[in-house]
Amino acid sequence: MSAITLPARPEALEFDPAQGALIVVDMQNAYASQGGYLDLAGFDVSATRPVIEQIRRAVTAARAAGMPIVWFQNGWDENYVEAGGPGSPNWHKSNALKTMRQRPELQGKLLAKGGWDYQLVDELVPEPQDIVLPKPRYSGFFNTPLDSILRSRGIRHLAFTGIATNVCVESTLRDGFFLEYFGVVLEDATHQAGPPFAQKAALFNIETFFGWVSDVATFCDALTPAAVARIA
Ligand SMILES: C/C(=C/NC(N)=O)C(=O)O
Repeated sequence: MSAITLPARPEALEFDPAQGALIVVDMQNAYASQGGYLDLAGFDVSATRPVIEQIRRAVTAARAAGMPIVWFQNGWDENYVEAGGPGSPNWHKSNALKTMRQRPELQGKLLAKGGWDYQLVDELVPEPQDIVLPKPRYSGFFNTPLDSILRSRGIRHLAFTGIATNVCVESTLRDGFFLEYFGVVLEDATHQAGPPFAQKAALFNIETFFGWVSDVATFCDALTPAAVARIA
């Protein structure tokens, strides 16, 4: 397959879609649904529905172009052993764990494997050839096989979607930068945890220091020649 050009800020990226991956970060009920963890912890999730639709479009375009798709699910075992105890900064900083300490009736519900909160939203369904990875911390590179999975396929370019832009998306893209991956965020397929300035700041950091920023329509258009070549 041949290279495509993806227009992006601050400059376009060129890569073979087979040596890129679409990364879908934590599109779980916890982050994208009313009644999920972020909502219960007091973050505004009212504008996450359009993000789901944009991710669906990006996934469809990536599949058609032969670009691998990696789905992350953030969370821990139902007893929260993987979350770490008071000796872990995660125990102190995770708003899910803090919310459950404040509201013990939620214990075992937020981000616990096997529960509704942990599940991907109904609208987004991985296919058998996709890669689905659980992750225990904000970065998708930490304590997961992501790096070796990507390296073994010669993948160097990562297009990021998902929630939250300023937490797990940015953490994973930054770690990828240090590991020599080219990371581009599709901005309209992401949403922040916190006020709108958090989205702006994350995108500023990424565009200026760690990677590139594009959008779903541009991504789909750029992949069209690769998709056409696959059916020709
Ligand atoms: C706040 C938060 C964000 N997660 C994410 N998927 O970006 C969390 O997990 O507590």
